[in-house]
Amino acid sequence: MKPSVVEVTNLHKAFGSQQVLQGVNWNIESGKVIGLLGRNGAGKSTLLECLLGLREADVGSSRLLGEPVSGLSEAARANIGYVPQKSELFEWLTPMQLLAYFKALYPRWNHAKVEGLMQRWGFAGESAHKQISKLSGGEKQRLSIIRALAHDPKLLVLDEPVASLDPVGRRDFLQELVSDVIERDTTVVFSTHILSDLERVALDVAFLQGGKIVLQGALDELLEGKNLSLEDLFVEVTK
Ligand SMILES: Nc1ncnc2c1ncn2[C@@H]1O[C@H](COP(=O)(O)OP(=O)(O)OP(=O)(O)O)[C@@H](O)[C@H]1O
Repeated sequence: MKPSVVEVTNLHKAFGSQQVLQGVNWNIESGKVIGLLGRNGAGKSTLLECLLGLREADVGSSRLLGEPVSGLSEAARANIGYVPQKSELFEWLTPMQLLAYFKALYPRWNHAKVEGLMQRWGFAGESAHKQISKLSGGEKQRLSIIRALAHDPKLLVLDEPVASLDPVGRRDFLQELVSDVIERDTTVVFSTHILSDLERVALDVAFLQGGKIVLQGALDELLEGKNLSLEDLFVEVTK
């Protein structure tokens, strides 16, 4: 069995009287690409934030790359990439300036990958030098993904990364993820509502429902012999 890159144990989180996470146990093995699914308000963002240590859980623990999230080493931090749902890019910079800024922060920076993605993902010309505040929602999202992939993280966590992307952008994104996983054994967790994308690539899925991960597995195995689509399964599991 491959080592766990994410190990979440008994995670609880409430906002006031609203119990959002109610004992999440979640192990993610190295090299997996997992789509995190759940209804609006199920707690996907909360779970991703808690497991990354960006939001304090009430109870429970999270380990990333074998280390407790409360005391991650610099080396482990440098191996994690995160794209939040609302990206907090430096809106006054241009994409080129933003990437130069982050390049200076990371010991490892894959210049060739960044160049290639900038060319292929619409930043070949003028838009690389436009103020980020003037980019479209999808362009900002693509830039956030490029930034998160640039330091070749071992663990990549993305909160609805494709929500603003057009179908071509979504396909490019998934292809990039899959090739990264195959080439470098990256582990990827991303929340999404776009089920058709998940059906196109052989991914794992995990369902968050009632504050817990209630079902997880390879999509083809979960659907095998059931004559169900992923949408049917989603409706069934999240009832
Ligand atoms: N800072 C906060 N204060 C109070 N309630 C919050 C806060 N953050 C989230 N919540 C509540 O927790 C619940 C889960 O929110 P969360 O954003 O994690 O859900 P989600 O599954 O990511 O939803 P969506 O699919 O709509 O993005 C929601 O009911 C939300 O209103």
